[in-house]
Formats: sequence, structure tokens, C-alpha cells
Amino acid sequence: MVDSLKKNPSFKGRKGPVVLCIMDGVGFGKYEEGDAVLGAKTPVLDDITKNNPSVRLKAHGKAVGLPSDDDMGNSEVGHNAMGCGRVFSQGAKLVQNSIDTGAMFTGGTWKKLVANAISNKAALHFIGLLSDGNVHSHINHLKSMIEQAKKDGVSMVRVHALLDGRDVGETSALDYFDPFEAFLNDLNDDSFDAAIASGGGRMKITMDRYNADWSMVELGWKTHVLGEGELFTSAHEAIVDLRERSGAIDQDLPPFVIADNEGNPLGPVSDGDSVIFFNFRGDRSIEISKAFTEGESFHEFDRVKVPAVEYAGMMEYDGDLHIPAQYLVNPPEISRTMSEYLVATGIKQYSISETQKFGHVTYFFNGNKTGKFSEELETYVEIPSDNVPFENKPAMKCKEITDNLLEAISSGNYPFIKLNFPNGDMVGHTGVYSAVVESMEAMDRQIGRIREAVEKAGGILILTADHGNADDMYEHDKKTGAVIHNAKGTPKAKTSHSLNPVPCVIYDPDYAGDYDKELVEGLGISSLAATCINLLGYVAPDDYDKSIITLK
Ligand SMILES: O=C(O)[C@@H](CO)OP(=O)(O)O
Ligand SMILES: [Mn+2]
Ligand SMILES: [Mn+2]
Repeated sequence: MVDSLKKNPSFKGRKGPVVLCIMDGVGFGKYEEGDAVLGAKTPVLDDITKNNPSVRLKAHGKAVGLPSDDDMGNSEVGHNAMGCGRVFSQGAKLVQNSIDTGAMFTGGTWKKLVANAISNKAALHFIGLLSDGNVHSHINHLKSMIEQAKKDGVSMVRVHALLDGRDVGETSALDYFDPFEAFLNDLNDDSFDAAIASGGGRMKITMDRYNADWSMVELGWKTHVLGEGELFTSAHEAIVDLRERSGAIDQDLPPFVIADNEGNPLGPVSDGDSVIFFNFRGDRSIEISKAFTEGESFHEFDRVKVPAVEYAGMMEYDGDLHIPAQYLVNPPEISRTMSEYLVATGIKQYSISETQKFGHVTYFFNGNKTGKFSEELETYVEIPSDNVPFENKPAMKCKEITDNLLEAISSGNYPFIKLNFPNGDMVGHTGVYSAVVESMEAMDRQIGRIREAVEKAGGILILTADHGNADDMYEHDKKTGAVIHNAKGTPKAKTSHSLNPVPCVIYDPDYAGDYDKELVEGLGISSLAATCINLLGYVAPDDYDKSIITLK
């Protein structure tokens, strides 16, 4: 348990709550063309930014614990940084280190899974996202593990590969699958047989999160484990054919199963096999891990059969519920989060979003911890998300989130309130510019309502984001900055996050002259924790990253 926070006597205090509004995926664009935040009519955001202290914060690369500044930010590392007030080396970096130092392959879990496959003359399966996005996984991690498996004497490897198109180009799958199939063929010899056995789009199968749509996981189970689905002779053939027939971009591609020479599935998961889920990020890895590891208590769908396998995740995906029990790399040891301090100080908190981002303001914000620190002091509200393509409903649930939030603000019960608006990110990932504009306009109207409520309550509103996305909706030439066009002559959509900085605006209608209106420049989003603590009237823990405000 952490110590309680010390009061800061120089801060005058406010009547109302501190409200932290995280506009998921809303950054400051580098290019005018394709910046849907700029392109949208957002009178509230414009006005609030112009007339209040505001600054840009770093939200990518090393500022959020990623290996390099070429790595875009993402929700996990962003919310971890905001909620923990410090920057921890994150999954992408920890896994790479573990491979580089060899620690992964001398560890007990790796050895156990390899020994299991060898002694049963069975397969070692790898399931996960095949790209170099470095948000959930990296293809190089997978390649290193397969090479090592061969060295260690495994004779059969089966890969169940999900198409990305969300952290990398929207139709870039073959840039990963083709060289990867060649890589496997190069490794194959009389004693080693590695092949892709199944696959599908990451938003179609396997990688659901926050219990939003378990039917995705069921379809993944059928595809990877039961070997049920449309059969193809190779992943290349499957991708080309399914793209043509479905018109889907990579993340939405229907599932496929690869057949052997007799027309049977090449690599369903069977008794005695070993299975590694090679994504390092937790949110979209928890459900499939449960399907593999839970016994009769599992009721989410009918698994038909549950093969007896040794299963391991790349990491422990939920440090609270210990999912899964076996994993290859220790997750970052995130401790002493802001929520824990607030609980120790007796401060009531309210956290709200819709399903798609509910875990972001709770589980990620609290350092990948599912449970509350205190039932009494913390209130979590989840507005159910619709299961629809979000380009068709760009407002998502921002109105419903706000309706609930306004009650929390006016109740006077919660000194600290945090919310996540998913619009910029979830609609941003669809690549549909006009829908993103609409989503920003819908969100702006709700921020107008929040501003009014905060003013009435005499509180403080902090507007910020976890990383960019909506601010960068077209692919640009890296050298010239020019928009890249499709064969049809339209701009090529960009579905991934951006490397752009994010806003931080402090709307404090009852400003009492107790801090400098000039905000500190050059900081990252990890500085938001100390800032919130200061605005609640407390001194931030010594080792938290510097606050964005300078107290007088
Ligand atoms: O959808 C997701 O899983 C990621 C992108 O891979 O987005 P975010 O980090 O915003 O959750
Ligand atoms: Mn996000
Ligand atoms: Mn996202």
C-alpha cells in the first residue's frame, strides 16, 4: 500500500471535480491534408484551446516506453503512462530485450513448451498478429522464436497468423506473409516442418477485447484450433482470393484454413501440442487465452473440444487475474499508480467509457490491473458499445457517456473523474475520412456539455489524448510529405495511429492564481498524473514525471 498524498497548502482548491477527458486518438496533425481533427468543425475545442492554458505533449516512442521514436503511441502505453506518472519499458522493448539476451529461451516456460512438443512428437503452434506494427506484436519476435525452436529440436511448427492492417498499411498483409512463407520454406528440411496453418483479419477473429464480441474469439477458435473454415493451399492464395471476393481491408478479412495435400486442415491444435500466443499486449490477448486455459467454468461459447496443450502467452496479460498462468516475458512492473495514491488519500474517483475503451480508463490506466484498489472509493461505468462498423456510427456512444458523466459531475461525489471518448481512434482505424470528421464533430458537441457542467460545478477540465490517429488519415510520402494516391486517384487511407503530439488544455474557470498559466513545454503524457494530483490540491510523488503546471 502506498502512503497518502500530502496536501499542497499553496493550492487554493476548487469547489468542483478535476475531470480528465482523454480523447482517444486525437493528436495535432503534421499535414493539413488528411487531418480530420483540423477538417472537422469543432467550435468548442477551438475556443477552449485558444482561450485557456494549452501545450502539446509527446505521446509516442521513448516518451511512452517504446523502443524507438519511430514507434507510434498506442492506448496501452499511453494510458499506462498517464495513470502511472512515469515511463516504464513496455512490452515491445521487454520482449526484444528478452530475445536479444537469450533470457526468453533459457526461461522455464520456453523450455517446458519445447520439451512438451518434442516428447509428444507434437507441434509447437504460434498464434498472433503478423506485422511489424509493434503495438501488439512484432514479426521479428516470431521469426526468432521459430529459429530457436528448430535449434532446440522441435520438428513441427504451425503458425496461425492474423492480418493486421490497423497498425500498418491497410492492405499491406502480403508484404509480411510472402517473405514470411519464404522464411519458413528456407528453414524447412527433413527434420523440420514449419508452415502457416490458418489466419484471418484481426478485427474478424481472435483479437476481441473487453468482452465486446466473443463471437470473434469463437470464430478464431474454429479457425485455429478446430481447423474449420474455407480451405486454401497457401496463405498467399487465401489472402488474394478472399480480398477479391469480400472487398475487405486486411483487418476485416474473413478467416481461412490451410489444407494439406490430402485436403485436410494442415495444423489444427491437437492433444499434446504446445501453443504460444505471441502478442505481447494484453487487451486483445485475454479472451483467447481464457478459451485455451479455462476449464469447465468457461461459458463464453461452445469450444466443441478443448485439446490438452501447454499454453503460454508472450506476457502475463492480466497481472491481477494472472492470465495466462504461463508466459515467456515478465510484464513491466507498474506500481504506485495514481489511482492507488488517490485511494490511499481517500479521494473518490469515477471512471467511464464505452466497452471499446472501458479497459483503457480502468485496466490500462491502473497499470494493467483489472480490479479496483477500493470498491468504496472507485466507481467504474461501462456504456455498452454497439457491434457495428464504426464508420457507420461515428458518434459512437459519446452522448451516452456524457449523459452519465454530467450526473457524476453534478453529484459532487467524485473529486476526480476520468473518461475516454473512443471516437478519434475507433473511427480513425476505419480509414474513412468523412466518418472521422463526423466523429470529431459529435465529440465536440459533448465536450461543450462537459465544459458547461464543469463551469457550473466550479471544477477543472483537462482535455488531452493518449496518441494520435484522427489527425493523420492519409498516407504521406515520407520524404516529400505528398499524399499518396490509390489507383483510383483517391488518397490512400491510413488506418494506424500517428506519431503526432497530443493536446493538453486546462480549463479552470475558477482559476485562483495558484499556478502559472504558462504550461511547461516539452513534456510527455506521463506528466498528466502529477498534473492531476496537483490540481486536486496535493503534492505528487517525488519520482513522478514533472507536472505540466508550475505551482506558485
Ligand atoms: O485497436 C487496437 O488494438 C489498437 C491498435 O492496434 O488501438 P489502441 O491502442 O488505440 O487501442
Ligand atoms: Mn488509444
Ligand atoms: Mn487505436
